[in-house]
Amino acid sequence: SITLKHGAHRLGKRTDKQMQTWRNYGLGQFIHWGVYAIPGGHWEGKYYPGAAEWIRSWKEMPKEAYDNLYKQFNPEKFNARGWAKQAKEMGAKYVIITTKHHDGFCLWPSKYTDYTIAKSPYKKDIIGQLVDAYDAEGIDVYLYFSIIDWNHPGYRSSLKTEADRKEYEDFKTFTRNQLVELLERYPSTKGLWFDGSWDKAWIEQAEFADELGRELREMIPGLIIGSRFRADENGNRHFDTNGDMMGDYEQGWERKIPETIEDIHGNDWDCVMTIPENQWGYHSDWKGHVKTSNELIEMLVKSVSLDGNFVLNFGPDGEGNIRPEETKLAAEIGAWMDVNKEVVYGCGYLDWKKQDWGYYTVNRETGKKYMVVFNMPVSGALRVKVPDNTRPDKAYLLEQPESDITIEEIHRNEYFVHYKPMTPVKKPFVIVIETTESDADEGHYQKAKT
Ligand SMILES: C[C@@H]1N[C@@H](C(=O)NCc2ccccc2)[C@H](O)[C@@H]1O
Repeated sequence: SITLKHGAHRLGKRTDKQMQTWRNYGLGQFIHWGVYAIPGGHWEGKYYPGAAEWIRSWKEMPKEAYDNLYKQFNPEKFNARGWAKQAKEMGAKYVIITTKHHDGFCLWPSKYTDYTIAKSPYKKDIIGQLVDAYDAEGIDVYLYFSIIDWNHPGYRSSLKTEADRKEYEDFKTFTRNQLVELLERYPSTKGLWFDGSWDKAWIEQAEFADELGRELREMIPGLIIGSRFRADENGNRHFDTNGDMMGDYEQGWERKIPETIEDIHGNDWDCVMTIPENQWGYHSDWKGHVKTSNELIEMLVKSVSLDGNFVLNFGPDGEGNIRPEETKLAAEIGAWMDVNKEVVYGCGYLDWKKQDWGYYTVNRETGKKYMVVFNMPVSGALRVKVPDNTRPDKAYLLEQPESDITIEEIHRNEYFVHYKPMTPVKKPFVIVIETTESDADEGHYQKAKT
């Protein structure tokens, strides 16, 4: 590997308490809210086919019209306590809230621009209310911040002229000032979730961004910042020139989930996920497939089974309501979590061979092993392959600890866990499997000599 001044500053996972807490969250909530919720994916009767929070970039949206929408922003139904309560009931352990999206509108009364909530009819600090409400529910707060800022005069996606560079210096100072301001105003913040950092102009700022990250981490010791924040001096993002991840966890899994444990390269990671295909901000007319709670629960469990966190996005409307579809899904996920949360919280990857019926998770403290079943085989026989010197002794339903499920040895290190549900299975369910580490006697199952 080569020497880098602005590459990864740490190899391997962070082992401090704050990061261990992050690693054990399992489930998070993303909130995308801003003036884009007012048009909600439509303008003058026309339907916007893109992501609602990008509507300003739509050729049919006059920029001046969009940039004056904040003068109508007055979400009378906004109730931060209600949002935080719903997130608690869903089982979210942390929340990531958009402070400023690509359009540059600030949901907090920033003193570095007039394009903020303070200048809207609503006036009050939305970020402050949300931080207090989620803190009160015991849900850790992380702040989303977009480097892209279409409202700031100094913002550039690329630096072509000396004039660009001069303007961009003001933008860099403004960006730094806003981030320092956010951490000063909301010191209970546990981390920053950066977005909009793919522009060439920002990628050239390796030294500035590295120094800014250092300054922010000094303000809040243990602050957690992901891999999407900065590039190294060769323009490499997420992973530096040596292939080492920059930041505390990988932020590449946007609307996608790794397939195997090899895909995560030993790093912490989060998957941020939309309920429709690709809408983060409020769009009044979702098109295409809207994910069911079974799908979302599978994504959550798959993420945990591969040592990641799953962060589900909510896009409140222009009045401050969380839409009925999201409320229903939050309740269905919460009902499942009420019964099964122990397979998520504090759990991670178990190095047993993945089977078709679903996913294994293991509690990192206790070693308790879970089979989370999504696909019941017609035989009722759930195949389990164990490592050498491991013998499964007992299996029972998490929901009915007195249930004694038969385990049949079928090959060396291979078993069937026989389970025939009494009633039709409608939701994923969990079998706890207990093992003994033993020197397996070959018994009936000898490896063939070939
Ligand atoms: C978390 C999401 N990230 C923002 C985003 O723009 N993502 C990736 C993307 C980048 C370039 C064109 C389309 C989409 C979305 O607007 C959400 O905030």
